[in-house]
Amino acid sequence: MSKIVEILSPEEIRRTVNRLASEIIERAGDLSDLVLLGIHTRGVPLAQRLTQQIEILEQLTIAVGAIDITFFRDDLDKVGMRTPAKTQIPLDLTGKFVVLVDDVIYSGRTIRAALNAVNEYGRPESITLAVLVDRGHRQLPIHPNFVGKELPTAREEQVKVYLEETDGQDRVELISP
Ligand SMILES: O=P(O)(O)OC[C@H]1O[C@H](OP(=O)(O)OP(=O)(O)O)[C@H](O)[C@@H]1O
Ligand SMILES: O=c1cc[nH]c(=O)[nH]1
Repeated sequence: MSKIVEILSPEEIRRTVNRLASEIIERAGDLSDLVLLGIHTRGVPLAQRLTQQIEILEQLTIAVGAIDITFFRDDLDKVGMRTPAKTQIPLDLTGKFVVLVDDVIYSGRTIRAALNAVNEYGRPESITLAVLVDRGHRQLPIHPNFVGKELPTAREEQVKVYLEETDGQDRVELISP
């Protein structure tokens, strides 16, 4: 039977998102050029939460969008085609400070695909990466700039993120076989 351990509680997720929002503000250039792009599935609500918190702290409207990386995966043949969710990029990204947002980073292949997807919407001034959980085991030279939780894991383990918007609850768990 597999073992399940809670890694982040709802309160810890709330505090982590707030901290990440503050870090993004601290390191952003001009906040009026900031664009947060959430990666489907759970990166999208996370990007919206971060945006909301940045807007509360800075009293500014921040652009937020969503990316579906399905067509940009390098392993489409292995994972099979999913119905692509709609990519929503609110503006030309040329000259913008783009922050990609995802729930988990593992191999880094999702982010590689997201970089290719973003490329079709202009040439940003910079692209950084915010993740809720970095579980290690990268297969590409990709490193997040903003990390909610560094979580050393074994390859055979799984990190599962639940969010209210997609799953009806906030929780991060580590599942060991
Ligand atoms: O660094 P990687 O090895 O690419 O893994 C990380 C990705 O895996 C999960 O997405 P998944 O493909 O399971 O889709 P989902 O977000 O729709 O659940 C997670 O949400 C990340 O996007
Ligand atoms: O454990 C993992 C690996 C990739 N993506 C996840 O969401 N969890």
